[in-house]
Amino acid sequence: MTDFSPREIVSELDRYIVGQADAKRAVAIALRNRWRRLQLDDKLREEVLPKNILMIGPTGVGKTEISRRLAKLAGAPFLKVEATKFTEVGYVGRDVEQIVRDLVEIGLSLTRERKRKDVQARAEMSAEERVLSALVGPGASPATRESFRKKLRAGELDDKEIEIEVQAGSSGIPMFEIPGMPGAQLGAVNIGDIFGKLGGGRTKTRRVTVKESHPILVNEESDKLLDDEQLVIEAIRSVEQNGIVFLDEIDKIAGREGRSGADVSREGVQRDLLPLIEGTTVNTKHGPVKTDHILFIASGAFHISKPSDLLPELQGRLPIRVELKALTRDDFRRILTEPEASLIKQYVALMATEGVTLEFGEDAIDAIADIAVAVNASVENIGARRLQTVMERVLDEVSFSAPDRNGETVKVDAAFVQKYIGDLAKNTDLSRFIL
Ligand SMILES: Nc1ncnc2c1ncn2[C@@H]1O[C@H](COP(=O)(O)OP(=O)(O)OP(=O)(O)O)[C@@H](O)[C@H]1O
Repeated sequence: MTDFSPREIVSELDRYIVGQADAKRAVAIALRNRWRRLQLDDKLREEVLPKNILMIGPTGVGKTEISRRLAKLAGAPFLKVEATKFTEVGYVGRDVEQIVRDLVEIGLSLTRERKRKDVQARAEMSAEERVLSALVGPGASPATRESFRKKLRAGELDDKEIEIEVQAGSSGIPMFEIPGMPGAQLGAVNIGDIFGKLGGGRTKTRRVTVKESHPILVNEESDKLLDDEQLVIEAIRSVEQNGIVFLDEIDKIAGREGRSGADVSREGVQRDLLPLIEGTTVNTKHGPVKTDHILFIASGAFHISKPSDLLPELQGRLPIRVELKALTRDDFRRILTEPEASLIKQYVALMATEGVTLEFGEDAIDAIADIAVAVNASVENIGARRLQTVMERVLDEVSFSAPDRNGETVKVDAAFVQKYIGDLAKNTDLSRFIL
């Protein structure tokens, strides 16, 4: 949980996402409200429910990206699901609860990562002992061990191969989930745990270099130091208090009963989602999880349906509406250059690994943005995702030949962009396949 103010949250998001000020503002307030809620006394705290958000806007304009970055900033478990997934054949009402189960798994790995850091120093020491035992064998004298320790710490043994005994992953017993009976997986997992414990956990021998062994052994040693029960408790708490679920394509399940069969099933999905958003308790294999305070961010283009086509109860649960605008040519220019890991920065860094220096002129950026706008208009508007296909095409030749061009500087200007893409962009039929 972060104690950033809304203004600080927005400026953090600005580092990665161009424009969309309203959406950034809305999520910043939502995050701050969680912090505020935690400052309240217990009684009042239970009363304060999150104000969920409905993001309305075309595809590829940053809806998911804003939500994902927000979650990262808050260290919150985050899950993206397509609402339409639940309209597929074979769908059973309670499948929506899987959302919460998946979120718990994500919460668990986040919490484990965080807690591993707490025990890192001790884990590093134990890992070092294990590497030394693998290097010198159990019978070696203390003096030999110490001299190897010195070399090890100096990095002199990094490339030496050793054999280490590692946990063979899960207990080896597959988990079954009986379709339509999500609770049924409980039994299988418990049996797995029992066998795992009886057998004392299976191990296998792996041959790795000293360097490769480091993260493996440190993770294993930290896991030994972690208290599993405490881990689960904290993970569930973080899901309940901080979890964020991004429900994409909610517009595709908008529609009310009384029309065709498809509408009925869409309404059914809304009805199934409703309890999750209103607050219910879902049984997971790690224990019950309350969904009352999970933040839901629903999103959709709403080209055909309108938010008012959603069930009234669902509309009421998504009180904050923000509209994201289609991206302009100027936005594309900024997306190419400004964000922390913008596409151009990524390509420059990737080519640098081959010793090739990429230099982008302003005119090249203009040309790429122009092409992205033109292809979005003539083929299909996929928003900023178009920049990726265009950039890949522009740099295809350099990417391929880079290993033979060590030491070269490649200047990418408007003429360069035209050369590799000019005709393609003009031909709508061709760009349908390539761009
Ligand atoms: N405003 C923006 N600033 C920077 N990058 C952006 C912006 N909008 C989109 N992108 C980039 O485009 C890609 C797609 O964006 P995103 O996943 O957020 O789309 P979306 O609006 O959620 O669409 P959909 O509903 O189809 O998933 C991402 O890689 C993202 O980084």
